[in-house]
Amino acid sequence: MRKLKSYMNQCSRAVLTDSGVMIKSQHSFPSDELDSAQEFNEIGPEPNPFEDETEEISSTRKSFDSASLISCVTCLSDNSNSNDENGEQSLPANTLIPYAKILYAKKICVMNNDFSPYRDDVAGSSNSETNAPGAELPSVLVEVTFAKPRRHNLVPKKLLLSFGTIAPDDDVAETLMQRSYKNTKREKSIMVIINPHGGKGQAKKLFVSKVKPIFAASNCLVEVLETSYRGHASEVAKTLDIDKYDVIACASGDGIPHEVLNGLFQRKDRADAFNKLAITQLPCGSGNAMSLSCHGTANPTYAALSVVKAQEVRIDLMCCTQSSYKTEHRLSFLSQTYGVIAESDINTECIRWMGPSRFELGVLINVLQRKKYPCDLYVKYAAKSKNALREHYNLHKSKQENSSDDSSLEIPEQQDVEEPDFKLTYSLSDPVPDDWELVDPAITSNLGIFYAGKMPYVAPNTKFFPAALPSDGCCDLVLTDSRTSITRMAPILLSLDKGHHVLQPEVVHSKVTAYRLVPKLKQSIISVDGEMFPFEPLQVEVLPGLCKTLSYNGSYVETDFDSM
Ligand SMILES: Nc1ncnc2c1ncn2[C@@H]1O[C@H](COP(=O)(O)OP(=O)(O)OP(=O)(O)O)[C@@H](O)[C@H]1O
Repeated sequence: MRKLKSYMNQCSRAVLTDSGVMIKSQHSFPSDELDSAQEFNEIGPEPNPFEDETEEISSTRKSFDSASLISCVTCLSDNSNSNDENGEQSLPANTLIPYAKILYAKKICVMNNDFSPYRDDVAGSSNSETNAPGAELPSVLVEVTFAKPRRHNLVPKKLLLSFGTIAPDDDVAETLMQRSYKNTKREKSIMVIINPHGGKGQAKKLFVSKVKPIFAASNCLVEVLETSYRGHASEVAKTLDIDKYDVIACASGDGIPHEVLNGLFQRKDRADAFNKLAITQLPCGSGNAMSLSCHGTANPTYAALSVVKAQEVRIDLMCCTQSSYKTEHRLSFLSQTYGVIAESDINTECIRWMGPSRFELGVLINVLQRKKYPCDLYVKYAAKSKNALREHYNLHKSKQENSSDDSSLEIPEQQDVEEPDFKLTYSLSDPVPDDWELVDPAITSNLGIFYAGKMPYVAPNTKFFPAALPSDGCCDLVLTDSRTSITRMAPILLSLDKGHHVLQPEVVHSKVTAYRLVPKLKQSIISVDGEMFPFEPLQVEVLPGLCKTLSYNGSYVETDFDSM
């Protein structure tokens, strides 16, 4: 009872606004009112599960994270002076909790405006002083749980709020939930696949301490599986009961989403699987490109909020064919690379302890050595020149914005895929089709970087594909010539964080729907989604809109390519 009283004493008056819940003022309950409130408390407040949370683990979040997800930074800053008795900071008047941050709302009880208990059975009775006719309408006490910024992370926090009502049966908690989950399903059923070796072996700890509390506070149904061997996630995806889940969340690097997609791809009911499930990443690995590109963050707490709140979006996948696995094509969601980038990614495994900077070091060494990676490259262009690419980008970007702007739809409809959507148009065993072009051999015989990608961020602060779009039916192709002088290559590499490298005249940047890469070295590396693939000719074809993922704004994170 003491706990209940102290909890109820933290109650604030609040109102719903267009963008969130506005705290109006604190209210203290006299203890006798609390005693009677208890009588009407059908769903009494549970002990706050977040009171005891003290653990903080160092964060990997980059500066742009907060800008992307905190829609009301000042109003939820940690600088408030008022402390409640749990040592938690209470929220001052005029604080706005944006709907984007509200995880859950639950009605506790209905009370009169003087906080005496509201009685339905006496309302309207002329004998009742408490609920006399014409008296003001009652307030509803609602327990609101929201994601509160604490240091570099988000933690769930519960508040007890009283809302004035427009009618005794006004369901404020339900209105609040509807506004907080406007474009997405609430209380999702999530299968979490953890790679315990992901990143620096921190994936499980990150999931338990950072992500799980946010999922729990959002009333998500969560099932957890840890991988025990390479390929395990793929096996799980091949057989899991798709009806049980809305989301597969990979607490890992990019390797587990790659496996999950390929496991689903091998199912007989793959169209149903890709229509039912959204595949997403909780950034717990060393390569977290999917989370950076879709959730706009490498911080697991912000990604968890995005998984709970983000809308489903269809993305294209790329289908790879090589002679080693001719009939069993493999899906790629992120990238394929040969040359400098591939060698830097795979050959620096031995310095994994360095974290993401191991990759940058590898690129630098290879570029300084001016290593070349000759090949033949045949391409089916969607936009060959930089001008054509910009036109393509603007067209598809505005199409996508128009479709996601349709606010009449509570959850925007997604086009389902069918079995024929998985079929390839081109075969590696056929001659190169007539409408494909051979890329200038002057470049390909001196190739430095070959990088084809579908998501804008490949690593933190590395916006390698700033013009990538979720479902424009293309992948972006970036090529460099190893003969480019070091004085020109240095600024190109230094502008990877802004994505300006693609504007440089020395960098080839195109949109393609398919390509065939025929390496001319005896030994080197082809890497697909960060995994080593057979070193042999590779043919790739984009399969439009095959997969559903979660993205907080219904697209990839903003890259500002339009204004470059
Ligand atoms: N239990 C396991 N034991 C060994 N390997 C595993 C296990 N679980 C997953 N793997 C493999 O580990 C690889 C890397 O996984 P993941 O992408 O999650 O981590 P990462 O830290 O980002 O690694 P990378 O830097 O290689 O991308 C995947 O290819 C996956 O098949």
